[in-house]
Amino acid sequence: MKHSELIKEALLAREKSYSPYSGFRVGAALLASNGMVYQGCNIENSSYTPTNCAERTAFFKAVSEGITDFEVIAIVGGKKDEDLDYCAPCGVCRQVMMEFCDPQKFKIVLAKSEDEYKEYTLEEILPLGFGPKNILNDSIIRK
Ligand SMILES: O=c1ccn([C@H]2C[C@H](O)[C@@H](CO)O2)c(=O)[nH]1
Ligand SMILES: [Zn+2]
Repeated sequence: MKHSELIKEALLAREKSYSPYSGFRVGAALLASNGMVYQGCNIENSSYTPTNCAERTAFFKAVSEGITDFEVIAIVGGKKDEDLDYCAPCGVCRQVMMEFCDPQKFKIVLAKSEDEYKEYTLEEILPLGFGPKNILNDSIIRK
């Protein structure tokens, strides 16, 4: 799948953003290894702390459907539809990515539009990351 197609899905996901408090609308589209795409938007809350980012919404939708192998996530965010800036995932979302993705292989695409984007590996945006490999023995099979 082309980055432009995944960005288009992230832009569609952004339209669902529930963000009455910040007005900062974020959309993500997560491509799984089986070809499925999981969209996510940020979901805010009047009590603020329960807020969920777009990236984690996409991951948790997929994992809750039994999907745990991923290739790339596209992210778009900003207050104004016509003037999006690059929106990098927060630390909590980077840590969730670390749980399921190979930091040297998984890609994060930050986009302003379908043809204006920057691409990183998870390792680039989360150096020295802590993950399952630090805890699980080889003998434990992660399901
Ligand atoms: O990468 C990001 C950064 C922020 N947000 C959300 C959280 C909150 O709803 C709003 C402002 O932080 O944007 C995301 O969903 N993803
Ligand atoms: Zn986040």
